[in-house]
Amino acid sequence: MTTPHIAAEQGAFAPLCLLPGDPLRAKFIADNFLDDAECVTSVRNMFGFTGTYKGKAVSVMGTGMGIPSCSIYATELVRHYGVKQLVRVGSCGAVQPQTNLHDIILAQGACTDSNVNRQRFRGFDFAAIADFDLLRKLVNEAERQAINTQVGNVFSADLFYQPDPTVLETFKRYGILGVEMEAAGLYAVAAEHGVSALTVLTVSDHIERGEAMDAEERQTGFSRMVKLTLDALV
Ligand SMILES: O=P(O)(O)O[C@H]1O[C@H](CO)[C@@H](O)[C@H]1O
Ligand SMILES: O=c1cc[nH]c(=O)[nH]1
Repeated sequence: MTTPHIAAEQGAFAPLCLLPGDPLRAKFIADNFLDDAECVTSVRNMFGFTGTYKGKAVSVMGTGMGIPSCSIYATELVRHYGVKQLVRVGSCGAVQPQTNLHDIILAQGACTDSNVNRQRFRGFDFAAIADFDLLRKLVNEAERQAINTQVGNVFSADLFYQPDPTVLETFKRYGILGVEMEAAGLYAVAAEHGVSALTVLTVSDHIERGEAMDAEERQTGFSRMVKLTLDALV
């Protein structure tokens, strides 16, 4: 049985699924990091692939942008395809002055201006946190490979184009490391279904300084994050 948004055979996904926002990043990851990768779904051009990394099955699938889109794919992957580890590999805008382009952020927690988690959680504020075991594995592997990471809170925004730029001052004061658009929703989907989730982010731009990666830099920077994630979790 397929789902409204994923047309794959039962058993087509591995228990570990990497989740970039961009479906073409999913293809890039499948082409460059997985052996014997096969495209298992392409509904709406939201590509999903399964292959192996160091002999172990791994899947990768795009989620689209924003919590609603990401939540659809994460929910269907868990409910219908048995995915147990949802690991977002995304990009974010940096908030803190000491953070630079290419830095890797591990989203220990995710604040949000989205209302979706309140809808799930009876109107209460849900503390959207990463799975500790996945987080610990990333931290340990990064230390082993001497890759610097920043671990802490991110902000999952509904709006990419913030109408009130002064919100950045609040983010800065509260120690938010990066702004992206999915982690808080992904963590709540995982909690609802009793599976594990983590968000690993590469800093693609610095919001205050107006710096941004060019196309080639994006690919190189994301590759470092993807390799680290796969080495840590496979
Ligand atoms: O690069 P991805 O994973 O898509 O992540 C970030 O980029 C998109 C916005 O450009 C949002 O999805 C945001 O979370
Ligand atoms: O969601 C995002 C992604 C990159 N940079 C941002 O400012 N926001």
